[in-house]
Amino acid sequence: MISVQQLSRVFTTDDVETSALNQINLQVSKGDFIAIMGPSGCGKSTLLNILGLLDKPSSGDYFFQDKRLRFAQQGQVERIRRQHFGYIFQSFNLIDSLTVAENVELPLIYQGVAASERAKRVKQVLAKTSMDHRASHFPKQLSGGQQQRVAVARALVIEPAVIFADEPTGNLDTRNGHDVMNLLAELNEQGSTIVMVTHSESHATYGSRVIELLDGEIVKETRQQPMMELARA
Ligand SMILES: Nc1ncnc2c1ncn2[C@@H]1O[C@H](COP(=O)(O)OP(=O)(O)OP(=O)(O)O)[C@@H](O)[C@H]1O
Repeated sequence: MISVQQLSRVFTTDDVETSALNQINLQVSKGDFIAIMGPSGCGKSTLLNILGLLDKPSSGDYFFQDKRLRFAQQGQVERIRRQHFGYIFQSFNLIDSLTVAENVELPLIYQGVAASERAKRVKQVLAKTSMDHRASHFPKQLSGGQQQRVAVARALVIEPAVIFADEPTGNLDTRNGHDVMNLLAELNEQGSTIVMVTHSESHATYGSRVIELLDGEIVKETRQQPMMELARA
């Protein structure tokens, strides 16, 4: 699905150069649930942002569905982002002045999907994320856990090839955090490909691959049976 080769990212500020990622090679395959872990500042968010096309590498190659991406062609990058990628952030990033249903509908409007189809799909994903009973509420009227479920619905509504989640449980208490993790695990079981940054070892157990970063390099990768499957076995 996504392959990056010899990927590096250097940030330059006031003549100070920070090497955030150094020669990363990684493949994201269909059905993966990847948990990216590592100490603060090791490059987790930078890697997620580049994989999700929210940032550009300083050097290296990026392939999406076997096609090499040219970062200079902004139109191509934006098209992939809009049509194929869903995003979930720590701070939910919902629009306060829009209802739950309107927030979830937004990516479909950007895609130019017809109104009747939009209504159908919004209804479907709100049911899937158990938020259909709150469709007319505004984000401020929801708990943190519910807001993150709406953000998951918004990521899901375009039926993305990959969902990128940066610390999706970072602003949630333990119970709501596990609730959102269970939802992501369920989506992965149904075929969604997920790449997630987490600080939590227990949340990393939901993934099928754990990638550990240190100083911008992958130092370890573990393949494991995801926790949901373990619970059922
Ligand atoms: N926009 C930027 N400008 C300059 N330096 C940056 C920028 N973004 C990140 N960095 C630096 O790159 C390195 C990696 O940052 P990154 O945010 O990817 O780490 P992280 O592992 O996600 O950290 P955390 O767990 O604390 O969120 C850090 O040294 C950081 O200071």
